[in-house]
Amino acid sequence: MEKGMFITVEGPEGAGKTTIIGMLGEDLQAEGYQVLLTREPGGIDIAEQIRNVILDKKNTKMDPRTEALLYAAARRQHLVEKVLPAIEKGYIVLCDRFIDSSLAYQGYARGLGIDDVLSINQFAIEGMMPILTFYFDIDPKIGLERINRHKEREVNRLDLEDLEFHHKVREGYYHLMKEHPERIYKIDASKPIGTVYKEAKSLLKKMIDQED
Ligand SMILES: Nc1ncnc2c1ncn2[C@@H]1O[C@H](COP(=O)(O)OP(=O)(O)OP(=O)(O)O)[C@@H](O)[C@H]1O
Ligand SMILES: Cc1cn([C@H]2C[C@H](O)[C@@H](COP(=O)(O)O)O2)c(=O)[nH]c1=O
Repeated sequence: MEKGMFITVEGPEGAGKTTIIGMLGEDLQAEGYQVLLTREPGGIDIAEQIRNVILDKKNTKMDPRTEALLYAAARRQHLVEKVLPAIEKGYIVLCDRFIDSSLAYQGYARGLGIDDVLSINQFAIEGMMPILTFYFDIDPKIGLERINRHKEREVNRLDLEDLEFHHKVREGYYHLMKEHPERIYKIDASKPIGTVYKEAKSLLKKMIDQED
Protein backbone atom coordinates (compact mmCIF):
# COMPACT_ATOMS: atom_id res chain seq x y z
CA MET A 1 0.00 0.00 0.00
CA GLU A 2 1.76 3.19 -1.21
CA LYS A 3 -0.41 5.67 0.59
CA GLY A 4 -2.08 4.81 3.87
CA MET A 5 -5.67 4.88 5.00
CA PHE A 6 -7.52 6.82 7.67
CA ILE A 7 -10.21 4.90 9.55
CA THR A 8 -12.07 6.11 12.63
CA VAL A 9 -14.08 4.36 15.32
CA GLU A 10 -16.93 6.15 17.05
CA GLY A 11 -19.62 5.50 19.61
CA PRO A 12 -20.88 6.25 23.11
CA GLU A 13 -18.87 5.57 26.27
CA GLY A 14 -17.99 1.91 26.87
CA ALA A 15 -19.07 0.74 23.42
CA GLY A 16 -15.83 -1.27 23.06
CA LYS A 17 -13.94 0.99 20.63
CA THR A 18 -10.54 0.74 22.35
CA THR A 19 -10.86 -3.02 22.82
CA ILE A 20 -11.69 -3.73 19.18
CA ILE A 21 -9.15 -1.24 17.75
CA GLY A 22 -6.45 -3.07 19.74
CA MET A 23 -7.53 -6.45 18.35
CA LEU A 24 -7.71 -5.17 14.77
CA GLY A 25 -4.31 -3.52 15.09
CA GLU A 26 -2.64 -6.72 16.31
CA ASP A 27 -4.20 -8.71 13.49
CA LEU A 28 -3.27 -6.32 10.72
CA GLN A 29 0.31 -6.07 12.01
CA ALA A 30 0.58 -9.86 12.04
CA GLU A 31 -0.53 -9.81 8.40
CA GLY A 32 2.33 -7.44 7.59
CA TYR A 33 0.51 -4.10 7.42
CA GLN A 34 1.99 -0.96 8.96
CA VAL A 35 -0.61 0.12 11.48
CA LEU A 36 -0.91 3.16 13.72
CA LEU A 37 -3.38 3.03 16.61
CA THR A 38 -4.20 6.38 18.09
CA ARG A 39 -6.94 8.27 19.86
CA GLU A 40 -8.67 11.60 20.27
CA PRO A 41 -8.44 13.77 22.17
CA GLY A 42 -4.78 12.87 22.65
CA GLY A 43 -2.32 10.69 20.81
CA ILE A 44 0.54 13.22 21.10
CA ASP A 45 1.88 15.35 23.93
CA ILE A 46 0.12 18.66 23.18
CA ALA A 47 -3.22 16.96 22.56
CA GLU A 48 -2.88 14.80 25.70
CA GLN A 49 -2.37 18.02 27.68
CA ILE A 50 -5.52 19.48 26.12
CA ARG A 51 -7.32 16.19 26.91
CA ASN A 52 -6.43 16.57 30.58
CA VAL A 53 -7.93 20.06 30.65
CA ILE A 54 -11.14 19.03 28.88
CA LEU A 55 -11.77 15.87 30.86
CA ASP A 56 -10.66 17.02 34.31
CA LYS A 57 -13.62 16.56 36.66
CA LYS A 58 -12.70 19.83 38.42
CA ASN A 59 -13.39 21.90 35.28
CA THR A 60 -17.13 22.09 35.84
CA LYS A 61 -17.27 25.72 34.67
CA MET A 62 -16.14 24.95 31.13
CA ASP A 63 -18.31 26.71 28.56
CA PRO A 64 -19.63 24.41 25.76
CA ARG A 65 -17.99 26.53 23.04
CA THR A 66 -14.66 26.45 24.89
CA GLU A 67 -15.05 22.68 25.06
CA ALA A 68 -15.75 22.44 21.31
CA LEU A 69 -12.76 24.66 20.47
CA LEU A 70 -10.42 22.66 22.70
CA TYR A 71 -11.43 19.41 21.00
CA ALA A 72 -10.87 21.03 17.60
CA ALA A 73 -7.45 22.36 18.68
CA ALA A 74 -6.36 18.95 19.96
CA ARG A 75 -7.62 17.44 16.69
CA ARG A 76 -5.61 19.85 14.56
CA GLN A 77 -2.33 19.17 16.35
CA HIS A 78 -2.85 15.41 16.38
CA LEU A 79 -3.70 15.40 12.68
CA VAL A 80 -0.65 17.37 11.50
CA GLU A 81 1.83 15.90 13.95
CA LYS A 82 0.83 12.24 13.84
CA VAL A 83 -1.96 11.16 11.50
CA LEU A 84 -0.99 12.84 8.23
CA PRO A 85 2.71 11.86 8.38
CA ALA A 86 1.73 8.23 9.05
CA ILE A 87 -0.70 8.16 6.12
CA GLU A 88 2.01 9.65 3.91
CA LYS A 89 4.29 6.74 4.94
CA GLY A 90 1.65 4.15 4.02
CA TYR A 91 0.24 3.36 7.46
CA ILE A 92 -3.29 2.24 8.14
CA VAL A 93 -4.33 4.70 10.85
CA LEU A 94 -7.06 3.47 13.21
CA CYS A 95 -8.22 6.41 15.30
CA ASP A 96 -10.41 6.09 18.40
CA ARG A 97 -12.80 9.06 17.81
CA PHE A 98 -12.53 11.98 15.40
CA ILE A 99 -14.78 14.78 14.10
CA ASP A 100 -18.03 12.75 14.46
CA SER A 101 -17.49 12.80 18.25
CA SER A 102 -17.50 16.61 18.18
CA LEU A 103 -20.61 16.65 16.01
CA ALA A 104 -22.49 14.16 18.23
CA TYR A 105 -21.31 15.39 21.66
CA GLN A 106 -20.83 19.15 21.23
CA GLY A 107 -22.98 19.76 18.16
CA TYR A 108 -25.98 17.61 19.03
CA ALA A 109 -25.93 16.66 22.72
CA ARG A 110 -24.60 19.98 24.03
CA GLY A 111 -26.89 21.78 21.59
CA LEU A 112 -24.25 23.95 19.87
CA GLY A 113 -25.59 22.86 16.49
CA ILE A 114 -23.98 20.38 14.12
CA ASP A 115 -23.33 23.03 11.43
CA ASP A 116 -21.47 25.42 13.76
CA VAL A 117 -19.35 22.66 15.22
CA LEU A 118 -18.65 21.34 11.73
CA SER A 119 -17.50 24.75 10.64
CA ILE A 120 -14.88 25.21 13.42
CA ASN A 121 -13.70 21.68 12.69
CA GLN A 122 -13.38 22.33 8.99
CA PHE A 123 -10.81 24.99 9.88
CA ALA A 124 -8.96 22.33 11.93
CA ILE A 125 -9.02 19.41 9.51
CA GLU A 126 -8.90 21.18 6.10
CA GLY A 127 -11.01 18.49 4.43
CA MET A 128 -9.18 15.47 5.86
CA MET A 129 -11.95 12.95 6.49
CA PRO A 130 -11.75 9.21 7.19
CA ILE A 131 -12.45 6.84 4.33
CA LEU A 132 -14.44 4.62 6.72
CA THR A 133 -15.98 5.15 10.14
CA PHE A 134 -17.23 2.36 12.37
CA TYR A 135 -20.03 3.48 14.63
CA PHE A 136 -20.27 1.12 17.62
CA ASP A 137 -23.86 1.31 18.74
CA ILE A 138 -24.77 0.61 22.36
CA ASP A 139 -27.47 1.64 24.80
CA PRO A 140 -25.62 4.31 26.87
CA LYS A 141 -26.76 2.72 30.13
CA ILE A 142 -25.03 -0.54 29.19
CA GLY A 143 -21.91 1.30 27.97
CA LEU A 144 -21.65 3.27 31.22
CA GLU A 145 -22.15 0.10 33.27
CA ARG A 146 -19.27 -1.47 31.36
CA ILE A 147 -16.86 1.38 32.14
CA ASN A 148 -17.95 1.52 35.78
CA ARG A 149 -17.14 -2.17 36.07
CA HIS A 150 -13.71 -1.57 34.53
CA LYS A 151 -11.96 -0.14 37.57
CA GLU A 152 -8.66 0.97 35.93
CA ARG A 153 -10.56 3.32 33.57
CA GLU A 154 -10.86 6.68 35.34
CA VAL A 155 -14.32 8.23 35.16
CA ASN A 156 -13.96 11.64 33.44
CA ARG A 157 -15.97 14.90 33.27
CA LEU A 158 -17.93 13.82 30.19
CA ASP A 159 -18.77 10.37 31.61
CA LEU A 160 -20.40 12.19 34.54
CA GLU A 161 -23.02 13.89 32.35
CA ASP A 162 -26.51 12.55 33.04
CA LEU A 163 -28.04 9.65 31.12
CA GLU A 164 -30.18 12.04 29.06
CA PHE A 165 -27.00 13.65 27.67
CA HIS A 166 -25.59 10.24 26.73
CA HIS A 167 -28.88 9.34 25.01
CA LYS A 168 -28.63 12.56 23.02
CA VAL A 169 -25.08 11.64 21.98
CA ARG A 170 -26.46 8.39 20.57
CA GLU A 171 -29.23 10.30 18.77
CA GLY A 172 -26.54 12.60 17.36
CA TYR A 173 -24.69 9.62 15.93
CA TYR A 174 -27.94 8.31 14.41
CA HIS A 175 -28.39 11.67 12.71
CA LEU A 176 -24.82 11.53 11.33
CA MET A 177 -25.32 7.97 10.06
CA LYS A 178 -28.38 9.09 8.14
CA GLU A 179 -26.42 11.96 6.59
CA HIS A 180 -23.34 9.89 5.68
CA PRO A 181 -24.39 6.32 4.88
CA GLU A 182 -21.48 6.04 2.40
CA ARG A 183 -18.90 6.48 5.16
CA ILE A 184 -20.40 5.49 8.52
CA TYR A 185 -20.99 1.80 9.15
CA LYS A 186 -23.01 0.76 12.19
CA ILE A 187 -21.99 -2.21 14.29
CA ASP A 188 -24.14 -3.64 17.09
CA ALA A 189 -21.72 -3.26 20.00
CA SER A 190 -24.04 -4.99 22.47
CA LYS A 191 -22.99 -8.34 20.94
CA PRO A 192 -20.11 -10.37 22.44
CA ILE A 193 -16.58 -9.03 21.77
CA GLY A 194 -15.78 -11.85 19.30
CA THR A 195 -18.87 -11.09 17.19
CA VAL A 196 -18.20 -7.34 17.11
CA TYR A 197 -14.59 -7.98 16.22
CA LYS A 198 -15.44 -10.37 13.34
CA GLU A 199 -17.84 -7.89 11.76
CA ALA A 200 -15.38 -4.99 12.02
CA LYS A 201 -12.51 -7.11 10.71
CA SER A 202 -14.42 -8.33 7.70
CA LEU A 203 -15.43 -4.81 6.67
CA LEU A 204 -11.94 -3.44 7.26
CA LYS A 205 -10.38 -6.17 5.11
CA LYS A 206 -12.83 -5.43 2.31
CA MET A 207 -11.86 -1.76 2.44
CA ILE A 208 -8.12 -2.55 2.46
CA ASP A 209 -8.48 -4.96 -0.48
CA GLN A 210 -10.34 -2.30 -2.46
CA GLU A 211 -7.56 0.23 -1.84
CA ASP A 212 -4.62 -2.17 -2.56
N1 LIG B 1 -18.80 -6.42 23.25
C1 LIG B 1 -18.50 -6.31 24.54
N2 LIG B 1 -19.21 -7.00 25.46
C2 LIG B 1 -18.94 -6.87 26.79
N3 LIG B 1 -17.96 -6.08 27.31
C3 LIG B 1 -17.23 -5.39 26.44
C4 LIG B 1 -17.45 -5.45 25.02
N4 LIG B 1 -16.56 -4.63 24.41
C5 LIG B 1 -15.82 -4.08 25.40
N5 LIG B 1 -16.21 -4.53 26.60
C6 LIG B 1 -15.68 -4.13 27.91
O1 LIG B 1 -16.24 -2.85 28.22
C7 LIG B 1 -15.27 -2.00 28.82
C8 LIG B 1 -15.11 -0.74 27.96
O2 LIG B 1 -14.53 -1.10 26.72
P1 LIG B 1 -13.64 -0.08 25.88
O3 LIG B 1 -12.68 0.62 26.80
O4 LIG B 1 -13.07 -0.83 24.75
O5 LIG B 1 -14.76 0.93 25.41
P2 LIG B 1 -14.62 2.34 24.70
O6 LIG B 1 -15.68 2.41 23.69
O7 LIG B 1 -13.23 2.56 24.24
O8 LIG B 1 -14.95 3.32 25.92
P3 LIG B 1 -14.65 4.89 26.11
O9 LIG B 1 -14.84 5.60 24.82
O10 LIG B 1 -15.67 5.30 27.11
O11 LIG B 1 -13.25 4.97 26.66
C9 LIG B 1 -13.99 -2.84 28.94
O12 LIG B 1 -13.94 -3.39 30.23
C10 LIG B 1 -14.18 -3.93 27.90
O13 LIG B 1 -13.48 -5.12 28.24
C1 LIG C 1 -12.91 13.50 20.34
C2 LIG C 1 -14.04 13.95 21.22
C3 LIG C 1 -14.34 13.29 22.38
N1 LIG C 1 -15.37 13.71 23.15
C4 LIG C 1 -15.64 13.02 24.43
C5 LIG C 1 -16.09 11.61 24.31
C6 LIG C 1 -15.62 10.99 25.62
O1 LIG C 1 -16.58 11.32 26.61
C7 LIG C 1 -14.34 11.77 25.92
C8 LIG C 1 -13.10 11.02 25.50
O2 LIG C 1 -12.92 9.92 26.32
P1 LIG C 1 -12.54 8.46 25.73
O3 LIG C 1 -12.46 7.60 26.95
O4 LIG C 1 -11.20 8.61 25.07
O5 LIG C 1 -13.60 8.02 24.79
O6 LIG C 1 -14.44 12.98 25.17
C9 LIG C 1 -16.13 14.79 22.78
O7 LIG C 1 -17.06 15.18 23.50
N2 LIG C 1 -15.86 15.45 21.62
C10 LIG C 1 -14.83 15.07 20.82
O8 LIG C 1 -14.59 15.69 19.76
